Amino acid sequence: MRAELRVGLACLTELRVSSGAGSGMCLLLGATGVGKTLLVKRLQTILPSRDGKGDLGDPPLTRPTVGTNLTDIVAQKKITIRELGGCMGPIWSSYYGNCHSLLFMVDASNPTQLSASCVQLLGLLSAEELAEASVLILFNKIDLPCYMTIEEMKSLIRLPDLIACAKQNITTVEISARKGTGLSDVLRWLQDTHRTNG
Ligand SMILES: Nc1nc2c(ncn2[C@@H]2O[C@H](COP(=O)(O)OP(=O)(O)OP(=O)(O)O)[C@@H](O)[C@H]2O)c(=O)[nH]1
Ligand SMILES: [Mg+2]
Repeated sequence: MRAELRVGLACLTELRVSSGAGSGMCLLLGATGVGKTLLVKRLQTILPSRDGKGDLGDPPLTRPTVGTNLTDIVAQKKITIRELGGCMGPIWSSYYGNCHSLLFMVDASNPTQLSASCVQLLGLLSAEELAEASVLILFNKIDLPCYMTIEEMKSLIRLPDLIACAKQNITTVEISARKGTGLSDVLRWLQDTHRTNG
């Protein structure tokens, strides 16, 4: 076996072993570049009371997440957010266990990615291990212009039907991790969900 392949497999094994890290676990998933890392960085810095209205300043630089990022958010209680890079899609399912909530992010400025995101979402909603998880679908990058409205995108992927049929409790929110819009709603959802759940 080639050395690089051995190292790669060792990393995957280690990631799988560390995947069941206690209660209060929230999984953050979505395609590459939708804005997951920036969201986590922003959540760490905003105060719940700011209501997303203050100037958050220039967004910090992010790099594609190759692997997983664990971040603790202390909002009344500790919630651990595990972001998995979009490029980790083939092994996302290794992390479904022990997850109390799921943040699924969609790039609202990029309708061409929508069908791929919809397929990912359907896979998540049908996973047995995620049947009990509360789900928040985040339409991110609403600060950018787009030829399609979010209502049109929801309708295109038949989101109302998905929500009606899914086992999970599903909520949606429109945000801009860049500008800070809607981030207080995300924090509030995390607090409410993990108050009863984790
Ligand atoms: N305009 C705008 N840009 C954003 C927003 N959120 C994230 N970005 C930018 O989108 C790019 C990708 O963001 P990341 O947070 O690295 O994306 P990611 O989902 O973590 O990507 P992977 O780790 O590769 O899966 C960065 O340049 C961000 O600054 C947003 O709300 N508005
Ligand atoms: Mg990332």
